[in-house]
Amino acid sequence: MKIGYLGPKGTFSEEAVIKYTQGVENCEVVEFNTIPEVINCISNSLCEEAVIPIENSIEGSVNIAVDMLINDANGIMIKGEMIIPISHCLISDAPVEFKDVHCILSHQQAIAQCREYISKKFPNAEIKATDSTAQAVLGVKSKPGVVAIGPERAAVIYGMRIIDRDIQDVKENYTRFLVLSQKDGVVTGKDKTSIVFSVPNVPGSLYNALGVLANKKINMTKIESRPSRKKLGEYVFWVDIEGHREDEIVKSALEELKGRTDFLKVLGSYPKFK
Ligand SMILES: O=C(O)C(=O)C[C@]1(C(=O)O)C=C[C@@H](O)C=C1
Repeated sequence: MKIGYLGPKGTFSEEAVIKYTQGVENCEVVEFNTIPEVINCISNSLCEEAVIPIENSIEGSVNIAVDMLINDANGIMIKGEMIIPISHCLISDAPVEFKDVHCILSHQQAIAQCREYISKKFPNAEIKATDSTAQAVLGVKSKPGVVAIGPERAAVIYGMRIIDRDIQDVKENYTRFLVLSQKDGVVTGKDKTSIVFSVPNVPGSLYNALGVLANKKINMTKIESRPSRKKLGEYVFWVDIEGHREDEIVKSALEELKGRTDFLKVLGSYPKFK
């Protein structure tokens, strides 16, 4: 089985994929350069599964991943989730003094997670976004005064120096990853289901939709709105609930929700991360 992830080697996504494939035999991991390419590897049948970052405890959603799953990723289902701790390092090729740093490279999620640190220590540095943190670490090679923000593992893999550690704005920092496939997970009894829907633009319609979950005592673990992309001020809601879409109670809630929404898509049911 082939599993796609955001490469190159040394990304946090690779850490997630290593954790996911521990003890799984006959799997091959395949690197892609961008998050959209990782998601598309399922629809292109290049891989059977893919691991993507979806949400971070400091910065919130990885919008490109959320939006693609809502709008573009037909036939792709969520079959798993996992959460890993994220510790960012400041990385350079050669020893460098903070005052000589003029450029910082990293993935935009990592930059956002270290915003206060960057503005305190490097108020005048240029900030350049890369497709991944490991890409940023590769980008500092032979570039005096250019530093990367990324995982310790990437610094070790590419033989770079760690200048500072644990530089994220909140020490306890976690990112949730999703496992995508053409099929979602089987019923385990400890599942979650992700759905997206839109409601008519009339008073009480969101309340009405969420009322279905409240009446059936289905616990909601997340709600997020994203622009519908059709009209300013129109939104699509991503909701995670406890239970599997094949559980009777969830099945009947989804049926009822259909009648109270303009559009409803089930993104998948999968075991809750412990
Ligand atoms: O660039 C990486 O190392 C990634 O795996 C991407 C990513 C993300 O997009 O959220 C993963 C975890 C961290 O939150 C920072 C970056």
